[in-house]
Amino acid sequence: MIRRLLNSSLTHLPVPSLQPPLKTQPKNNFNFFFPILNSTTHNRFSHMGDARRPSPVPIPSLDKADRSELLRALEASLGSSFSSEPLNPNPKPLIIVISGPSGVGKDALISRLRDSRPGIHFVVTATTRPRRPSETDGKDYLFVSKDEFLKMVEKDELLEYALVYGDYKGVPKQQIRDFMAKGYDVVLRVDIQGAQTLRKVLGKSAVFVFLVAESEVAMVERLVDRNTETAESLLVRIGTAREEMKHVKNFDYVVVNAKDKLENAVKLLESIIDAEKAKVRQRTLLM
Ligand SMILES: Nc1ncnc2c1ncn2[C@@H]1O[C@H](COP(=O)(O)OP(=O)(O)OP(=O)(O)O)[C@@H](O)[C@H]1O
Repeated sequence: MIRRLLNSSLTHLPVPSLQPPLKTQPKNNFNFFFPILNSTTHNRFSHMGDARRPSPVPIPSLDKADRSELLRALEASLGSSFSSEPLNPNPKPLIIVISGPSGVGKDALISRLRDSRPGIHFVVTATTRPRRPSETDGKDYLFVSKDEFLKMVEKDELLEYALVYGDYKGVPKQQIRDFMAKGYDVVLRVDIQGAQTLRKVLGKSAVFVFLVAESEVAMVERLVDRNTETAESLLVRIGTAREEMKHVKNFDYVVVNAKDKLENAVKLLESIIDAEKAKVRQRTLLM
């Protein structure tokens, strides 16, 4: 058994594997002798008596031996070879839900994240809202008719959906499954109503991030400057945003997107994702 143990781990060792006591050891690279002492081998051999104990394994002098020689000697001493398998296996794909009041900068944040993180799939939400000139079908949203949308609802193809400011918006399930199966993290951009529904559906299996402006006035200015709303819809959005701020407690993280500091918000969001990926207990998708 000893021979087998030593043979398996010492096959590449250069010279002195076994016997000579320290005093008679000729001058060479090996100036330490360690018995094989790890707990497994100790237990395995302790009942055998001295005659069958493994012989000491020489560890080469640290200043003279090359690294691979040293590693092989350490392996021999420990009775097992060092594994090159990753010590921290690949983290599980993550679902990140980004939400926040209207005009706070969700699209702007996601657009920056898209540039900096190629391993993320940004779920394309289906909507019945008319396309804005700057938007591309299939990239920004899946623009569908009301009939098409209601068919998706009927077939249970949406993870959540809602009527938002008179238009339907919904998250296609299959898209999430497909990308997570390929190892992608998935980002969902939903309004607060959608985030609440997703929390019920996904529970703790997703990370919920609430994006806010630094102040209410900053948020309103941003909405006004965007120049996409009528006076009426502005009033509705601002009123809703005030109510929505109360839901922050249902989220895992708050990210402040301060005026002209979008880059800081992106960095914070990236840190959140990195921290989540480093968690010992990873979230498991319930869907
Ligand atoms: N940190 C920032 N500083 C200044 N302007 C910003 C910042 N972040 C976003 N904006 C601008 O604010 C406006 C609103 O941003 P965006 O459309 O991303 O908001 P949103 O949360 O996606 O809104 P909605 O929910 O209504 O679609 C845009 O014109 C955007 O360029």
